[in-house]
Amino acid sequence: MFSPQLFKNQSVLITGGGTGLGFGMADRLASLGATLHLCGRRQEVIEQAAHSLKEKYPDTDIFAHSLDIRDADMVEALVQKIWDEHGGVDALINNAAGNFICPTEDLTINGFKAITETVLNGTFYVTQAVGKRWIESKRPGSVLSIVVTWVWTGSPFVVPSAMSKSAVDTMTKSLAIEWGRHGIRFNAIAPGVIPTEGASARLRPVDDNTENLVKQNPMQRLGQMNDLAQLAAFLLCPQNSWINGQTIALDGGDWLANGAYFKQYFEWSKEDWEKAREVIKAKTKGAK
Ligand SMILES: CCCCCCCCC/C=C/C(=O)SCCNC(=O)CCNC(=O)[C@H](O)C(C)(C)COP(=O)(O)OP(=O)(O)OC[C@H]1O[C@@H](n2cnc3c(N)ncnc32)[C@H](O)[C@@H]1OP(=O)(O)O
Ligand SMILES: NC(=O)C1=CN([C@@H]2O[C@H](COP(=O)(O)OP(=O)(O)OC[C@H]3O[C@@H](n4cnc5c(N)ncnc54)[C@H](OP(=O)(O)O)[C@@H]3O)[C@@H](O)[C@H]2O)C=CC1
Repeated sequence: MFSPQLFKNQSVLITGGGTGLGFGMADRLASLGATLHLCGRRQEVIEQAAHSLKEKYPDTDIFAHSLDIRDADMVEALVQKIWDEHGGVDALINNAAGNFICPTEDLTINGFKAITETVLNGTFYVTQAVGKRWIESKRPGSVLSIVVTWVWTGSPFVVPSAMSKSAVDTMTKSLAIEWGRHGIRFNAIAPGVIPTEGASARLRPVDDNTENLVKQNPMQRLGQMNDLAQLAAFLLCPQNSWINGQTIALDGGDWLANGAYFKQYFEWSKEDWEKAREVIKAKTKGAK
Protein backbone atom coordinates (compact mmCIF):
# COMPACT_ATOMS: atom_id res chain seq x y z
CA MET A 1 0.00 0.00 0.00
CA PHE A 2 2.86 2.42 0.83
CA SER A 3 6.16 2.93 -0.92
CA PRO A 4 8.92 1.51 1.33
CA GLN A 5 10.74 4.84 1.69
CA LEU A 6 7.61 6.95 2.31
CA PHE A 7 8.96 8.31 5.60
CA LYS A 8 12.61 8.66 4.59
CA ASN A 9 13.91 11.96 6.02
CA GLN A 10 10.91 12.13 8.35
CA SER A 11 11.49 12.01 12.07
CA VAL A 12 8.67 11.05 14.45
CA LEU A 13 8.36 11.33 18.24
CA ILE A 14 6.06 8.65 19.70
CA THR A 15 5.02 8.93 23.36
CA GLY A 16 4.51 5.52 24.94
CA GLY A 17 6.29 4.07 21.90
CA GLY A 18 7.82 1.16 23.81
CA THR A 19 4.72 -0.98 24.22
CA GLY A 20 1.36 -1.92 22.73
CA LEU A 21 -0.10 0.30 20.05
CA GLY A 22 2.73 2.84 20.25
CA PHE A 23 5.23 0.11 19.49
CA GLY A 24 3.03 -1.20 16.64
CA MET A 25 2.99 2.23 15.00
CA ALA A 26 6.74 2.60 15.58
CA ASP A 27 7.36 -0.70 13.82
CA ARG A 28 5.33 0.36 10.79
CA LEU A 29 6.93 3.80 10.53
CA ALA A 30 10.42 2.31 10.89
CA SER A 31 9.58 -0.13 8.07
CA LEU A 32 8.78 2.92 5.94
CA GLY A 33 12.14 4.57 6.67
CA ALA A 34 11.24 7.00 9.49
CA THR A 35 13.71 8.10 12.14
CA LEU A 36 12.05 7.48 15.50
CA HIS A 37 12.23 8.93 18.99
CA LEU A 38 10.40 6.65 21.43
CA CYS A 39 9.63 7.73 24.97
CA GLY A 40 8.09 6.27 28.12
CA ARG A 41 8.73 6.24 31.87
CA ARG A 42 10.43 2.84 32.07
CA GLN A 43 13.96 3.17 30.75
CA GLU A 44 14.57 -0.55 30.19
CA VAL A 45 11.24 -1.04 28.36
CA ILE A 46 11.85 1.85 25.98
CA GLU A 47 15.47 0.84 25.37
CA GLN A 48 14.50 -2.75 24.66
CA ALA A 49 11.84 -1.56 22.20
CA ALA A 50 14.30 0.68 20.35
CA HIS A 51 16.89 -2.10 20.32
CA SER A 52 14.49 -4.65 18.80
CA LEU A 53 13.41 -2.22 16.06
CA LYS A 54 17.02 -1.33 15.32
CA GLU A 55 17.78 -5.03 14.83
CA LYS A 56 14.80 -5.40 12.50
CA TYR A 57 15.49 -2.20 10.53
CA PRO A 58 19.29 -1.65 10.74
CA ASP A 59 19.24 1.31 8.33
CA THR A 60 16.88 3.28 10.50
CA ASP A 61 17.77 5.62 13.37
CA ILE A 62 15.82 4.85 16.51
CA PHE A 63 16.34 6.65 19.82
CA ALA A 64 14.95 5.79 23.26
CA HIS A 65 14.22 8.47 25.87
CA SER A 66 13.00 8.03 29.39
CA LEU A 67 10.25 10.59 30.04
CA ASP A 68 7.28 11.13 32.33
CA ILE A 69 5.00 13.36 30.27
CA ARG A 70 3.28 14.57 33.47
CA ASP A 71 6.45 16.55 34.26
CA ALA A 72 6.36 19.71 32.11
CA ASP A 73 10.01 20.61 32.84
CA MET A 74 11.17 17.13 31.87
CA VAL A 75 9.15 17.35 28.64
CA GLU A 76 10.67 20.72 27.77
CA ALA A 77 14.21 19.46 28.48
CA LEU A 78 13.78 16.33 26.36
CA VAL A 79 12.24 18.15 23.40
CA GLN A 80 15.06 20.72 23.52
CA LYS A 81 17.58 17.85 23.56
CA ILE A 82 15.92 16.25 20.53
CA TRP A 83 16.12 19.60 18.74
CA ASP A 84 19.75 20.26 19.77
CA GLU A 85 21.15 16.80 19.14
CA HIS A 86 18.94 15.42 16.37
CA GLY A 87 17.53 18.45 14.53
CA GLY A 88 13.99 18.04 15.91
CA VAL A 89 11.09 16.00 14.57
CA ASP A 90 8.58 16.33 11.74
CA ALA A 91 5.70 14.56 13.46
CA LEU A 92 4.41 13.70 16.92
CA ILE A 93 2.21 10.80 17.96
CA ASN A 94 0.44 11.45 21.27
CA ASN A 95 -0.06 7.83 22.27
CA ALA A 96 0.97 7.59 25.96
CA ALA A 97 -1.94 7.18 28.37
CA GLY A 98 -2.95 5.81 31.73
CA ASN A 99 -6.26 4.19 32.64
CA PHE A 100 -8.04 1.73 34.93
CA ILE A 101 -11.66 0.82 35.55
CA CYS A 102 -13.12 2.08 38.80
CA PRO A 103 -16.59 3.20 39.94
CA THR A 104 -16.31 7.00 39.95
CA GLU A 105 -17.58 7.33 43.53
CA ASP A 106 -14.63 5.22 44.72
CA LEU A 107 -11.88 7.10 42.87
CA THR A 108 -9.38 8.95 45.04
CA ILE A 109 -8.07 12.34 43.98
CA ASN A 110 -4.68 10.72 43.34
CA GLY A 111 -6.34 8.12 41.10
CA PHE A 112 -8.09 10.89 39.15
CA LYS A 113 -4.85 12.83 38.80
CA ALA A 114 -2.79 9.77 37.76
CA ILE A 115 -4.94 9.60 34.64
CA THR A 116 -5.85 13.21 33.86
CA GLU A 117 -2.32 14.50 34.40
CA THR A 118 -1.04 11.91 31.93
CA VAL A 119 -3.70 12.01 29.23
CA LEU A 120 -4.76 15.65 29.35
CA ASN A 121 -1.85 17.60 30.84
CA GLY A 122 0.96 15.40 29.49
CA THR A 123 -0.44 15.38 25.97
CA PHE A 124 -0.64 19.17 26.05
CA TYR A 125 2.90 19.61 27.42
CA VAL A 126 4.42 17.50 24.63
CA THR A 127 2.27 19.06 21.92
CA GLN A 128 3.11 22.60 22.98
CA ALA A 129 6.84 21.90 23.38
CA VAL A 130 7.04 20.45 19.87
CA GLY A 131 4.57 22.85 18.22
CA LYS A 132 6.19 26.06 19.40
CA ARG A 133 9.53 24.93 17.96
CA TRP A 134 7.89 24.19 14.62
CA ILE A 135 6.31 27.66 14.61
CA GLU A 136 9.57 29.34 15.66
CA SER A 137 11.55 27.68 12.90
CA LYS A 138 8.74 27.90 10.27
CA ARG A 139 8.83 24.16 9.88
CA PRO A 140 5.67 22.23 8.98
CA GLY A 141 4.58 19.44 11.30
CA SER A 142 1.90 16.86 11.94
CA VAL A 143 0.37 15.68 15.21
CA LEU A 144 -1.60 12.47 15.54
CA SER A 145 -3.33 11.76 18.85
CA ILE A 146 -4.70 8.38 19.85
CA VAL A 147 -8.06 8.88 21.55
CA VAL A 148 -10.95 6.39 21.87
CA THR A 149 -14.56 6.15 20.72
CA TRP A 150 -15.81 7.28 24.10
CA VAL A 151 -15.07 10.86 22.98
CA TRP A 152 -18.50 10.43 21.29
CA THR A 153 -20.27 8.03 23.62
CA GLY A 154 -18.79 8.85 27.05
CA SER A 155 -17.97 5.81 29.12
CA PRO A 156 -18.93 4.51 32.56
CA PHE A 157 -16.18 3.39 34.96
CA VAL A 158 -13.34 5.23 33.15
CA VAL A 159 -14.51 8.81 33.65
CA PRO A 160 -11.07 10.50 34.09
CA SER A 161 -9.93 8.88 30.84
CA ALA A 162 -13.17 9.77 29.03
CA MET A 163 -12.92 13.40 30.19
CA SER A 164 -9.26 13.65 29.21
CA LYS A 165 -9.58 11.95 25.82
CA SER A 166 -12.45 14.33 24.98
CA ALA A 167 -10.11 17.19 25.85
CA VAL A 168 -7.46 15.79 23.49
CA ASP A 169 -10.11 15.47 20.78
CA THR A 170 -11.00 19.13 21.34
CA MET A 171 -7.32 20.12 21.29
CA THR A 172 -7.06 18.35 17.91
CA LYS A 173 -9.87 20.42 16.40
CA SER A 174 -8.82 23.67 18.08
CA LEU A 175 -5.15 23.58 17.10
CA ALA A 176 -6.04 22.33 13.61
CA ILE A 177 -7.64 25.75 13.21
CA GLU A 178 -5.10 27.84 15.17
CA TRP A 179 -1.88 26.34 13.81
CA GLY A 180 -3.00 25.36 10.30
CA ARG A 181 -1.55 28.65 9.00
CA HIS A 182 1.87 27.48 10.24
CA GLY A 183 1.59 24.29 8.19
CA ILE A 184 0.90 22.18 11.28
CA ARG A 185 -1.80 19.51 10.99
CA PHE A 186 -3.72 17.81 13.81
CA ASN A 187 -5.64 14.57 13.47
CA ALA A 188 -6.73 11.79 15.83
CA ILE A 189 -7.63 8.13 15.67
CA ALA A 190 -10.28 6.66 17.97
CA PRO A 191 -9.63 2.91 18.05
CA GLY A 192 -12.02 0.27 19.34
CA VAL A 193 -10.63 -2.74 21.20
CA ILE A 194 -7.17 -3.69 19.96
CA PRO A 195 -5.91 -6.10 22.61
CA THR A 196 -2.69 -5.03 24.35
CA GLU A 197 -1.19 -6.12 27.65
CA GLY A 198 -1.42 -2.63 29.15
CA ALA A 199 -5.10 -2.03 28.33
CA SER A 200 -6.32 -5.57 29.05
CA ALA A 201 -4.66 -5.63 32.49
CA ARG A 202 -6.42 -2.43 33.56
CA LEU A 203 -9.74 -2.49 31.69
CA ARG A 204 -10.55 -6.19 31.43
CA PRO A 205 -8.72 -7.54 34.51
CA VAL A 206 -10.80 -10.61 35.35
CA ASP A 207 -12.71 -11.63 32.24
CA ASP A 208 -11.59 -10.42 28.85
CA ASN A 209 -15.11 -10.81 27.39
CA THR A 210 -13.52 -11.38 23.99
CA GLU A 211 -16.20 -13.71 22.65
CA ASN A 212 -18.97 -11.15 23.24
CA LEU A 213 -16.89 -8.28 21.91
CA VAL A 214 -16.26 -10.20 18.69
CA LYS A 215 -19.90 -11.24 18.37
CA GLN A 216 -21.26 -7.73 18.82
CA ASN A 217 -18.82 -6.07 16.41
CA PRO A 218 -20.34 -5.44 12.96
CA MET A 219 -17.14 -6.82 11.37
CA GLN A 220 -17.09 -9.79 13.79
CA ARG A 221 -13.55 -9.25 14.99
CA LEU A 222 -11.38 -7.18 17.30
CA GLY A 223 -8.82 -4.70 16.03
CA GLN A 224 -5.29 -5.64 15.07
CA MET A 225 -2.09 -3.68 15.33
CA ASN A 226 -1.89 -3.43 11.56
CA ASP A 227 -5.30 -1.70 11.35
CA LEU A 228 -3.94 1.15 13.43
CA ALA A 229 -0.44 1.23 11.95
CA GLN A 230 -1.86 1.61 8.42
CA LEU A 231 -4.15 4.48 9.30
CA ALA A 232 -1.45 6.23 11.35
CA ALA A 233 0.98 6.08 8.43
CA PHE A 234 -1.71 7.35 6.05
CA LEU A 235 -2.62 10.31 8.24
CA LEU A 236 0.98 11.28 8.98
CA CYS A 237 2.44 11.03 5.51
CA PRO A 238 3.19 14.51 4.15
CA GLN A 239 1.31 13.78 0.90
CA ASN A 240 -1.97 13.99 2.85
CA SER A 241 -1.39 17.60 3.77
CA TRP A 242 -5.03 18.68 3.47
CA ILE A 243 -6.37 16.25 6.10
CA ASN A 244 -6.62 18.44 9.21
CA GLY A 245 -8.78 18.46 12.32
CA GLN A 246 -10.25 14.98 11.88
CA THR A 247 -10.90 12.25 14.45
CA ILE A 248 -11.42 8.93 12.71
CA ALA A 249 -13.09 5.97 14.41
CA LEU A 250 -11.27 2.70 13.81
CA ASP A 251 -13.48 0.07 15.38
CA GLY A 252 -15.28 -1.90 12.65
CA GLY A 253 -18.37 0.25 13.30
CA ASP A 254 -18.65 -0.93 16.91
CA TRP A 255 -19.60 2.34 18.60
CA LEU A 256 -22.32 3.00 16.05
CA ALA A 257 -23.80 -0.42 16.76
CA ASN A 258 -23.21 -0.71 20.49
CA GLY A 259 -22.41 2.69 22.01
CA ALA A 260 -20.43 2.82 25.26
CA TYR A 261 -18.19 0.02 26.53
CA PHE A 262 -18.18 -1.60 29.97
CA LYS A 263 -21.94 -1.98 30.43
CA GLN A 264 -21.28 -5.50 31.69
CA TYR A 265 -19.68 -3.98 34.80
CA PHE A 266 -23.07 -2.71 35.98
CA GLU A 267 -23.60 -6.31 37.14
CA TRP A 268 -20.54 -6.28 39.42
CA SER A 269 -20.88 -6.47 43.20
CA LYS A 270 -18.66 -4.59 45.68
CA GLU A 271 -16.63 -7.79 46.03
CA ASP A 272 -16.16 -8.04 42.25
CA TRP A 273 -14.79 -4.48 42.22
CA GLU A 274 -12.48 -5.19 45.15
CA LYS A 275 -11.10 -8.21 43.35
CA ALA A 276 -10.66 -6.24 40.11
CA ARG A 277 -8.82 -3.47 41.98
CA GLU A 278 -6.43 -6.00 43.53
CA VAL A 279 -5.77 -7.68 40.18
CA ILE A 280 -5.17 -4.35 38.40
CA LYS A 281 -2.84 -3.02 41.09
CA ALA A 282 -0.88 -6.29 41.20
CA LYS A 283 -0.46 -6.25 37.41
CA THR A 284 0.57 -2.59 37.42
CA LYS A 285 3.09 -3.25 40.20
CA GLY A 286 4.51 -6.20 38.25
CA ALA A 287 5.01 -3.97 35.22
CA LYS A 288 6.91 -1.28 37.17
C1 LIG B 1 -14.51 -4.58 27.88
C2 LIG B 1 -14.20 -3.68 26.72
C3 LIG B 1 -12.77 -3.16 26.73
C4 LIG B 1 -12.73 -2.01 25.79
C5 LIG B 1 -11.49 -1.25 25.88
C6 LIG B 1 -11.36 -0.42 24.63
C7 LIG B 1 -10.97 0.93 24.86
C8 LIG B 1 -9.62 1.02 25.43
C9 LIG B 1 -9.20 2.44 25.62
C10 LIG B 1 -7.94 2.44 26.23
C11 LIG B 1 -7.53 3.44 26.93
C12 LIG B 1 -6.26 3.40 27.64
O1 LIG B 1 -5.80 4.41 28.00
S1 LIG B 1 -5.45 1.92 27.86
C13 LIG B 1 -3.86 2.32 28.51
C14 LIG B 1 -3.58 1.39 29.59
N1 LIG B 1 -2.20 1.56 29.95
C15 LIG B 1 -1.83 2.19 31.09
O2 LIG B 1 -2.64 2.64 31.90
C16 LIG B 1 -0.33 2.30 31.34
C17 LIG B 1 0.04 3.30 32.38
N2 LIG B 1 -0.70 3.14 33.63
C18 LIG B 1 -0.13 3.17 34.88
O3 LIG B 1 1.10 3.32 35.03
C19 LIG B 1 -1.03 3.06 36.08
O4 LIG B 1 -2.11 2.22 35.75
C20 LIG B 1 -1.53 4.43 36.57
C21 LIG B 1 -2.32 4.22 37.88
C22 LIG B 1 -2.43 5.13 35.55
C23 LIG B 1 -0.35 5.39 36.87
O5 LIG B 1 0.62 4.77 37.68
P1 LIG B 1 1.34 5.60 38.90
O6 LIG B 1 2.51 4.77 39.31
O7 LIG B 1 1.57 7.00 38.50
O8 LIG B 1 0.23 5.66 39.98
P2 LIG B 1 0.03 4.81 41.33
O9 LIG B 1 0.86 5.48 42.38
O10 LIG B 1 0.16 3.35 41.12
O11 LIG B 1 -1.51 5.13 41.59
C24 LIG B 1 -2.01 6.46 41.61
C25 LIG B 1 -3.37 6.45 42.30
O12 LIG B 1 -4.28 5.65 41.50
C26 LIG B 1 -4.89 4.66 42.32
N3 LIG B 1 -5.21 3.47 41.56
C27 LIG B 1 -4.39 2.75 40.79
N4 LIG B 1 -5.05 1.69 40.27
C28 LIG B 1 -6.31 1.74 40.75
C29 LIG B 1 -7.48 0.94 40.60
N5 LIG B 1 -7.48 -0.15 39.83
N6 LIG B 1 -8.62 1.30 41.23
C30 LIG B 1 -8.65 2.42 42.00
N7 LIG B 1 -7.57 3.23 42.18
C31 LIG B 1 -6.42 2.88 41.58
C32 LIG B 1 -3.83 4.40 43.41
O13 LIG B 1 -4.42 3.80 44.56
C33 LIG B 1 -3.31 5.80 43.70
O14 LIG B 1 -4.22 6.53 44.48
P3 LIG B 1 -4.01 6.69 46.11
O15 LIG B 1 -4.13 5.31 46.68
O16 LIG B 1 -5.12 7.60 46.50
O17 LIG B 1 -2.65 7.30 46.31
N1 LIG C 1 -5.65 -1.06 23.32
C1 LIG C 1 -6.83 -0.57 23.01
O1 LIG C 1 -7.80 -1.30 22.79
C2 LIG C 1 -7.02 0.90 22.89
C3 LIG C 1 -6.03 1.81 23.23
N2 LIG C 1 -6.28 3.15 23.05
C4 LIG C 1 -5.20 4.11 23.31
O2 LIG C 1 -4.02 3.65 22.70
C5 LIG C 1 -2.90 4.17 23.40
C6 LIG C 1 -1.93 3.05 23.73
O3 LIG C 1 -2.55 2.14 24.62
P1 LIG C 1 -2.07 0.61 24.71
O4 LIG C 1 -1.00 0.38 23.75
O5 LIG C 1 -3.29 -0.22 24.65
O6 LIG C 1 -1.54 0.54 26.22
P2 LIG C 1 -0.06 0.53 26.82
O7 LIG C 1 -0.23 0.44 28.31
O8 LIG C 1 0.76 -0.51 26.15
O9 LIG C 1 0.49 1.94 26.41
C7 LIG C 1 0.61 3.05 27.22
C8 LIG C 1 2.02 3.61 27.02
O10 LIG C 1 2.08 4.89 27.61
C9 LIG C 1 3.28 5.00 28.37
N3 LIG C 1 3.01 5.94 29.47
C10 LIG C 1 2.07 5.83 30.43
N4 LIG C 1 2.14 6.86 31.27
C11 LIG C 1 3.16 7.65 30.82
C12 LIG C 1 3.74 8.87 31.28
N5 LIG C 1 3.27 9.49 32.36
N6 LIG C 1 4.78 9.38 30.59
C13 LIG C 1 5.27 8.74 29.50
N7 LIG C 1 4.76 7.61 29.01
C14 LIG C 1 3.73 7.06 29.67
C15 LIG C 1 3.57 3.59 28.88
O11 LIG C 1 4.96 3.37 29.11
P3 LIG C 1 5.56 3.49 30.59
O12 LIG C 1 4.65 2.72 31.50
O13 LIG C 1 6.94 2.91 30.49
O14 LIG C 1 5.58 4.96 30.89
C16 LIG C 1 3.10 2.76 27.68
O15 LIG C 1 4.16 2.58 26.77
C17 LIG C 1 -3.44 4.92 24.60
O16 LIG C 1 -3.57 6.29 24.29
C18 LIG C 1 -4.82 4.32 24.76
O17 LIG C 1 -5.71 5.20 25.40
C19 LIG C 1 -7.44 3.64 22.56
C20 LIG C 1 -8.43 2.78 22.24
C21 LIG C 1 -8.31 1.36 22.36
